[in-house]
Amino acid sequence: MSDSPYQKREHDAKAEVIWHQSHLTKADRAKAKGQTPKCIWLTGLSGSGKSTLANALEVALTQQGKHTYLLDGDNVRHGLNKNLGMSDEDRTENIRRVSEVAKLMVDAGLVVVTAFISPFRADRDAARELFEDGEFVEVFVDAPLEECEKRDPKGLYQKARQGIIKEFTGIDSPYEAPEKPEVVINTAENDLETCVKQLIEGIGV
Ligand SMILES: Nc1ncnc2c1ncn2[C@@H]1O[C@H](COP(=O)(O)OS(=O)(=O)O)[C@@H](OP(=O)(O)O)[C@H]1O
Ligand SMILES: Nc1ncnc2c1ncn2[C@@H]1O[C@H](COP(=O)(O)OP(=O)(O)O)[C@@H](O)[C@H]1O
Repeated sequence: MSDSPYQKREHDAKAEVIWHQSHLTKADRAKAKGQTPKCIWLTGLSGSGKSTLANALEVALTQQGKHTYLLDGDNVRHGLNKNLGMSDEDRTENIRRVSEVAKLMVDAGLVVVTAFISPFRADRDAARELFEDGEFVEVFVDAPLEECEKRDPKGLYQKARQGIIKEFTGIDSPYEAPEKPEVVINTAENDLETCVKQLIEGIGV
């Protein structure tokens, strides 16, 4: 299989770009912040509750004095990834870039919370590979498609059913549920308050 344009540029650049070792390490930065950096990776269908939970989690962590940052799919797609669509290839590139950004933020000593559908298992596994053991915490925000479609907070499922939006996750684009996530939050069975509590307990930050 031939290289994608992204892979080709990566190969071209690699030959002449040399890694510079910084004077401070991740451990130094983490110590200065008094915390253990982590990447809390939320994955789930559109409308499953990723953004709602990620925001609540970030507020709770900040109240505990943690230094955090939230990376959310909708927002990142307005800036860094605004040239990407919803094809399988673009979703893979979206997750690749976001996971590299999350890695930089973890290197900066932050507790990073990400909220992306991240539908492909291989892409989430590749993201995990960027981190040290225990740094990457995969959270499956679990709600059945019927429930997400009933919620339809942005009216997107309705548009997908009408054929106005193509390649919509769960309708005409696949979602591969995690097989061994560190945490599962069932947002159809539990109310928001319970889910936030379970999430905070589950991630062990
Ligand atoms: N075709 C299609 N399928 C799924 N979602 C769509 C689509 N088109 C637009 N949207 C909106 O984009 C948000 C998903 O972006 P992500 O970056 O999280 O997607 S992915 O991880 O690359 O699959 C997603 O946000 P959430 O609803 O918060 O999940 C939608 O608001
Ligand atoms: N237990 C729950 N946890 C999270 N969201 C919930 C829960 N119960 C109902 N909701 C609602 O479901 C919707 C989820 O939307 P959102 O957080 O934008 O999902 P996503 O980011 O996965 O697309 C919101 O309207 C939220 O109020």
